[in-house]
Amino acid sequence: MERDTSVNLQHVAKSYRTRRQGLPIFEDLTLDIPDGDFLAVMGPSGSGKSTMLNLIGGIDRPDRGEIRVGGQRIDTMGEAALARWRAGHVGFVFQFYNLMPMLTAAENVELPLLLTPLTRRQRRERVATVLDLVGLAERARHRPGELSGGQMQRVGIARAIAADPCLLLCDEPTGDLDRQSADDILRMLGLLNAELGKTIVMVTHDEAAARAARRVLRLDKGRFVADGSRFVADGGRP
Ligand SMILES: Nc1ncnc2c1ncn2[C@@H]1O[C@H](COP(=O)(O)OP(=O)(O)OP(=O)(O)O)[C@@H](O)[C@H]1O
Repeated sequence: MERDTSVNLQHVAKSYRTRRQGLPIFEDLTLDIPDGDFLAVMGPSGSGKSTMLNLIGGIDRPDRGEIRVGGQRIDTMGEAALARWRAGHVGFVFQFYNLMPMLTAAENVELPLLLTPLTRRQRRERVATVLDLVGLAERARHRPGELSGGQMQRVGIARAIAADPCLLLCDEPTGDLDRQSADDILRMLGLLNAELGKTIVMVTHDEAAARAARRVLRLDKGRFVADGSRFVADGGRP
């Protein structure tokens, strides 16, 4: 798999159609995230943070503009190609974990691997490896209801990295956790970035979480406002 995971949004426009009218979220959003970055995106509720993650991850499509990951246009891919691309390139981590309650930790982690060509045996090996990586080897057979929030989020991270994606998109990954568990999760994301070279985009409301990132951008009303050490987004330049 190619390792260039730079993310590039060029003049992206996105609006949602409500019953009566369009709701514009972005009118002209441009953003460069270099390969290997750990970017935190902050901003008020409704400013478009999750929408931005969904666009980068190929869950949603822009109305206009171009989105490239690793130099590859994803906004023009067909549905099937996009689903294959997502399965191999992107891991998602959610605020409320999005684990299947009836499945064990190991089965939850195995789920995204069902979309890959790995054999059953390879899948099992991969699951054991990533559960070990997040320190949950002993909990492989536990269901989410038998785990703490921090442990559930570690399962969420194991699931996100199971297919060895180069890009991790995290939507408020510590939003449901106490400080100690949040710090554990942030340390883990930091290691995935520093040691395994994952490019990470993390949406957060938590200033402490944002400090774990290499840089911070703030979205407000669909535009980036200057912040952080390396300000490269020019979509909101005044
Ligand atoms: N599928 C959708 N259909 C219609 N409107 C939507 C849809 N998804 C999001 N929106 C609207 O788009 C705006 C931006 O939503 P988004 O979830 O991206 O914001 P956010 O910055 O992540 O907010 P929060 O911090 O509260 O999660 C909101 O006004 C939301 O109601």
